[in-house]
Amino acid sequence: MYLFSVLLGNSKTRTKPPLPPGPYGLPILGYLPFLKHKLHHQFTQLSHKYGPIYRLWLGSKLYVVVSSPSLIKQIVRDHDSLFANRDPPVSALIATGGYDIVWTANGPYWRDMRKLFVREMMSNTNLQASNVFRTDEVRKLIGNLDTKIGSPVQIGELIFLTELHVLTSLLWGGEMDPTERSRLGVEFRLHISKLVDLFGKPNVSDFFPVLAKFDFQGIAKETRAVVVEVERILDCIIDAKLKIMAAGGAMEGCKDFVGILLELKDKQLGETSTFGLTQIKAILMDIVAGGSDTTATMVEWVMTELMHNPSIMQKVQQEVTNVVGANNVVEESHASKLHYLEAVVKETFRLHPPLPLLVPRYPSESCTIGEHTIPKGSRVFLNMWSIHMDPHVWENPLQFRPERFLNHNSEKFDFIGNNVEYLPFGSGRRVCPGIPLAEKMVMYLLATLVHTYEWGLPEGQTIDLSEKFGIVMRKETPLIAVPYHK
Ligand code: HEM
Repeated sequence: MYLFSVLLGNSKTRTKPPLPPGPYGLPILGYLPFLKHKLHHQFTQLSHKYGPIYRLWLGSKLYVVVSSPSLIKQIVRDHDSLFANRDPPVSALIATGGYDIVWTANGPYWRDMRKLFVREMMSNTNLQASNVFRTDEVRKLIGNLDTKIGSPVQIGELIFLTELHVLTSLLWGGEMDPTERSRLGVEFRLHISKLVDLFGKPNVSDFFPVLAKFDFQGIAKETRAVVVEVERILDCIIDAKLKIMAAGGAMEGCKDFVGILLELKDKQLGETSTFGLTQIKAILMDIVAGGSDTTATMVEWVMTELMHNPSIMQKVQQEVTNVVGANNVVEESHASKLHYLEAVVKETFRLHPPLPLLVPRYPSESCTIGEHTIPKGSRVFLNMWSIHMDPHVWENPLQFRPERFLNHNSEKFDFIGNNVEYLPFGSGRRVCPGIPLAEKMVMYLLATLVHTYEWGLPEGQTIDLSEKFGIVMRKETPLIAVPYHK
């Protein structure tokens, strides 16, 4: 009888593939005490020992780390829907209440909100109409830098504020009083950076959910305090917006997201939930947090690499001058002709992927990947950093060589996740929906910075290329550079 069922392939007698291999840890704590600061480096080293898929027990939770293109393809393509879930850290759950886009599980609410964001904010029509905001903010940045010629400036901070203003103009329109907007922007920056840090901070409550009520590290308390501040700012903005809407004001041709969300307010979503201010604030927080730090970090990394490689900087400057003209101002529309700059940006995204482990996935069912079972409910890290550094995938991966993205390779490695060897924005259903805006802003800002100024380092300083691991991988030390007139 047994032989019969084996021959017929009876599923009841077929054993499941084993769990992935992995290092042993301590009782109860698992591998937690052995985690190091640069998790992406450590995860890559462990993959050399345990293979491209391995497991780690961290506290009471099982983590699976995947670091080969073929296995990642199985996750983000073949089993995309199953892995399109998230398991938000306690801090993200407190901040968003489970009503945002980044951290919400795959379900009708997430799908509706993501669709709304992509259709209303990231459509070609809306992005074209909102070009005016971006131009305005980039010109203001230049106005600001013109007053700082010969003095050190912190590039990431300036770009963060510019991106924040672009995002907030897109979200709630450009009608706010500029002084008030600037003041709120500076405050907002502090709170949003803090939130992003809190989302990425290892938290005992996440590893041992039964201990969450004790909040040993005070992360939940700190998150609640930041959220109060963020909500205060969002309340001011929503109130101002409601007044403008009541007076019949809106930007022609360019919809702002808060207006659209407020129109949805009080509508029934599904059978039980209503779309209200809580949901609106969660989504706004999400977009500002997801869009500002990432863009600023990337522009800072590209400028760092350019200053570290003066011959590449010269080539970029030459290209921008040829396309734009020495005495003209860069426009967003020039970007499509700046192929070398685009290759430089892509190479920087490869060497310094802003989210080295993407955002962890959470399978809704147990699933076989390669020859191993990934159990339902485990957290899955896709270690893109290790693939971007893999000598089997990239020739001399540690070298900064933009040429690898030129010619036909420019299309081969896109941002939308078609090629699993290169995923700076993720792939599949959860791929970053902000790509069209991120791409425009990164190119426009960089072309403007290198076309308008020569850049130097403050006396006695050298370029530091070290990374600081976090959910967004910033530079260990911020880039301080000095702009000079050309
Ligand atoms: C250089 C800039 C950016 C980078 C590198 C980046 C990268 C990413 C990555 C890696 C993910 C996770 C993908 C995955 O899980 O597979 C993501 C998700 C997301 N990003 Fe971006 N992003 C950038 C800019 C933006 C901008 C400008 C916005 C909004 C205006 C945005 C909004 C979002 C949102 C809402 C999600 C969550 C999507 C979901 O879970 O369904 N991002 N981003």
